[in-house]
Amino acid sequence: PIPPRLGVETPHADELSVLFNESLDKWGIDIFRVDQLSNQHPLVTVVFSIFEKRDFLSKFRIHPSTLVNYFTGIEEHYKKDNPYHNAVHAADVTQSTHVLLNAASLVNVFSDLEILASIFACAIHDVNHPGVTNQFLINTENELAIMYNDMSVLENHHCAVAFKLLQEPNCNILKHLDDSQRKQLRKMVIDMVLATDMSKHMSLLADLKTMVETKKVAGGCLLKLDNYSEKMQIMQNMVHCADLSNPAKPLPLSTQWVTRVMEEFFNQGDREKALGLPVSPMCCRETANIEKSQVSFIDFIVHPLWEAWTELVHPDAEHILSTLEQNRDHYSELSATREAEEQQ
Ligand SMILES: COc1ccc(-c2ccn(CCC(=O)N3C[C@@H](C)O[C@H](C)C3)n2)cc1OC1CCCC1
Ligand SMILES: [Mg+2]
Ligand SMILES: [Zn+2]
Repeated sequence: PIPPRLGVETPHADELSVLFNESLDKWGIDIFRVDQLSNQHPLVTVVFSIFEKRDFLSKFRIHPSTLVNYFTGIEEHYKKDNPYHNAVHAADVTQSTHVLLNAASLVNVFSDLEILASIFACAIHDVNHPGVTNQFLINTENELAIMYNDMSVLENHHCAVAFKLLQEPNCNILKHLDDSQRKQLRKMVIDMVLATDMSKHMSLLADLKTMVETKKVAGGCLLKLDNYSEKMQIMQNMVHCADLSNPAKPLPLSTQWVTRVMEEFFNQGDREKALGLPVSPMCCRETANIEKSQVSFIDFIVHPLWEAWTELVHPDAEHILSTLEQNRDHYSELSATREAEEQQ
C-alpha cells in the first residue's frame, strides 16, 4: 500500500501541502504549525517532503512505505515530553539544513549521497534524547555515560539508536545503496552527528575560519573541495549551524525555542537539586536570567559561527545573520528593561 501524500494521515493534509509548497525551501517556515498540521508527525512529513523534492526516492530506490516506516520509528524515539529535544527540533534542524544546502555558492559542491547523508544526519541527530546534558549523565554515572566512557555520550547514543532502527523489518531505506555507498553514508552521518556535541564547537569554528581565509585567497570559489576532510568540515559546520539556528530565526519562532530550552534546563536543575548535585549553569529557575543568557550565547557562540558561515557562502546567508543581530538587540533591550525593573 502506498502511504498518504505527505507520509502521514492528517485531517489538515491540504493546508500542510500548501505550507510546504510555499515554505519548505524558506528560512523561517513555522515548524510549530507543521507540527500541528501534521498531527504531531513533523519529522516524517518534513523528511518525506524533502526526499520527494530532491527526488531521493528514485535516486536511491527507496520505497515510500520504507521511508515512512523508518522515520516514523525515528520520530517515535524522540521523547514527546522533552520541551526542547523532541521531534519538532529534529524537523527544524532538518528543514534548516535543507535550506542551507540550497545556497547558490554550494550548488554542485555536494554529491547526492553527501546531501542524503546531511539530511539523514539532521533527522536522527538527537534521537532518543533524554532531556538532560552530557554533563548530567556523566555526573550521575548514567548507564549511557558508562557505555560511552563519558565521550560525546548523547551523540554516540543518537547514532547507535538510528542505525539499529535501520535493521527493523521494512525500515532499511539504504537497502538499494551499494556496499561502498552505504559505508560512506554511515561514516559521514557519524562524523556529522558527533560534531553536534558542543565540546567540538571551538575546533569546528577554527577549521571553518581557516577555510574561509584560504577560500578568500583562492579567489572565492568553493568548487575546489577535493578531499573528504574539507568537505566534511563544511557539512559538520552546516549541521552545527542548523542545530544552533534558533536565535537566527524570525523572533516569534526564536522566543518559542527559548521558552522550550529553558524549561528543559530548569527540569534538569530541579533534578540536580533533588539529587543534592550542584545545579548546572542556567538551570536554576529562581536565578536564571533568560534574556542575558541568550545575549551571551549569541555573542560568544552563535554570532561568531554564523559570521564565519555567512562569509563562506557569501552573500547567500546575509539575511540570516541580520535576523540574528536584530534578535540579539531585542534580547539585550529586554534584559536591560528587566534589570531596570528589578532595581526599583
Ligand atoms: C534557544 O536557546 C538555545 C538553543 C540551543 C542551544 C544550544 C547550545 C548548544 N547546542 C548544541 C547541542 C548541545 O551541545 N547542547 C547541550 C547543552 C548546551 O544544551 C543545549 C540546549 C544542547 N544547542 C542553546 C540555547 O540557549 C542557551 C542555553 C540556555 C540559554 C542559552
Ligand atoms: Mg544534540
Ligand atoms: Zn539538536
